[in-house]
Amino acid sequence: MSTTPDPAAATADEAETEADTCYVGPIRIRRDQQGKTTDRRLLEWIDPRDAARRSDRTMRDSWRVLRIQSEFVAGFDAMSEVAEAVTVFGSARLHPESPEYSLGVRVGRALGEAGYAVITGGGPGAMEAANQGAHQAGAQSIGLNIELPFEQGLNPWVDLGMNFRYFFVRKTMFVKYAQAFVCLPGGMGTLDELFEALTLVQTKKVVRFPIVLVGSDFWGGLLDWMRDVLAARGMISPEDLDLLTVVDDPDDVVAAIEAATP
Ligand SMILES: C/C(=C\CNc1ncnc2c1ncn2[C@@H]1O[C@H](COP(=O)(O)O)[C@@H](O)[C@H]1O)CO
Repeated sequence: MSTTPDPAAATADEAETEADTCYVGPIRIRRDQQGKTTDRRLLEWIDPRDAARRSDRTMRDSWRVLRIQSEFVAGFDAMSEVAEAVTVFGSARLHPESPEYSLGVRVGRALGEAGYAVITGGGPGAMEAANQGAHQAGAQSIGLNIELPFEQGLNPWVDLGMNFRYFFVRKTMFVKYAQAFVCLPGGMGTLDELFEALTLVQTKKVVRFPIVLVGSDFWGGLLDWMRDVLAARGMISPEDLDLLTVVDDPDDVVAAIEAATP
């Protein structure tokens, strides 16, 4: 049996590889990677029994560190001039006609009028609402967007915006440049952001950091569960509940933040 490579077969292989490949600028992307976000490629499970893919992953991840580093640098640069600021989280799915959306606009406006820049995830729904309020108040309206599997621009009320590829880099910016978090009603993303903030405060990674939940009808059930289940079963301390302030009025959002400001 001949061991000489068959040139025709090699050409066919190359053709197949090229067909499976596209280029974005200088970056070559296999077709099966297209539509995958950077975060997804970072977190993707590789079968540890596949030695070739494991070694490929090692090489890619080493270079990835430089991209992560550059995203931190770009974020720090973009945010370096931000003065007093509050990060507002909330549902990406709020309809502009909904009462929660108009509450979000009023919260953004109240924060802006009180002199705070407003930082959001830069997307639609509650983020857009808070950015709108801040912009209309003449305050700095900041949107820190995230690369998603579908195309999404920054909402039109963002004055200073940035698109992040890595969730954890973006999350660092939300905390680092804000002195408080405000949560409007929201789903998984909002709950993730809320509980990350709570964990940072509980473990004293950040101090004097008020977390304000807007909408007692929306958040009341969660607080009841935290008290009746988490605290009652010793999973959190009863004092941990004091880390959260629930309000309904946008002016009370500002008051809660100011009460915690030294
Ligand atoms: C699902 C839709 C849009 C998604 N676009 C987002 N853009 C920016 N930031 C987002 C987006 N989705 C979630 N986030 C972050 O999580 C929070 C909202 O998540 P929830 O699950 O909707 O509560 C928000 O604070 C963002 O930081 C619809 O078009």
